[in-house]
Amino acid sequence: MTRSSLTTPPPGANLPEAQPGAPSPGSALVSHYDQCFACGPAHPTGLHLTARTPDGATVEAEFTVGEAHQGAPRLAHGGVLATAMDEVIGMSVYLLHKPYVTGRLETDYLLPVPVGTTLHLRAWCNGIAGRKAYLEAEGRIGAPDGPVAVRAAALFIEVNMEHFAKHADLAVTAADHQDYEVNP
Ligand SMILES: CCCCC/C=C\C/C=C\C/C=C\C/C=C\CCCC(=O)SCCNC(=O)CCNC(=O)[C@H](O)C(C)(C)COP(=O)(O)OP(=O)(O)OC[C@H]1O[C@@H](n2cnc3c(N)ncnc32)[C@H](O)[C@@H]1OP(=O)(O)O
Repeated sequence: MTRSSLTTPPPGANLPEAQPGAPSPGSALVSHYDQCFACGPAHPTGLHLTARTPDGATVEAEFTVGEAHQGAPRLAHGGVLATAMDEVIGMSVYLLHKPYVTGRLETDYLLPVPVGTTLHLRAWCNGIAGRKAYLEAEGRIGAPDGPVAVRAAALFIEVNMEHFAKHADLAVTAADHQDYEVNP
């Protein structure tokens, strides 16, 4: 992965520890919002990405590239692939058990991804320093050990629920995430 210093953990960053109440190994990670373009089951043309944590530390997910996801004819749009990487990395928030948002996302495109392909995604955290979480993901074609088509590195920033009160619909967010403290 070609990554900048902004998505590289600094010296002294710590690997995340298992959080009480976070999803246990083998758990499905459910959609955080029905209408999310990446994971919402109710989105008409979304990626309908489904995810789980095999080990309580990493996230695995799949999505199948559809007609609505094209850029070049019959190929996935790069922005759609970046969405998938953002989402599988974002699902790590469940494991960190705190609200985070994407601050920076860097993406390497290694192979074209044709319509009909199932992309197998995996994300993990390389370190946490203060409010900053340094995460990485890869997307493989056709199988969990298939050829790598996309890699991403991200900087996520911890926020409080006021972030969503100020910028989003807190009622919907809170209803979907009752295990988070809404009024810290
Ligand atoms: C979307 C989820 C909603 C639900 C959430 C609720 C519960 C969560 C539960 C489950 C969620 C599960 C799955 C979610 C899955 C996928 C979602 C994908 C994630 C997204 O799709 S999310 C949307 C896109 N995302 C944004 O909408 C962010 C817009 N943005 C801002 O809201 C602010 O910009 C913010 C908050 C990022 C920072 O603002 P701030 O005022 O709090 O803090 P500040 O600016 O001081 O930054 C603190 C330190 O981070 C450094 N820093 C900041 N940004 C940087 C950058 N870009 N590059 C390098 N360094 C950066 C600074 O340099 C400083 O560093 P230092 O401390 O060293 O000086």
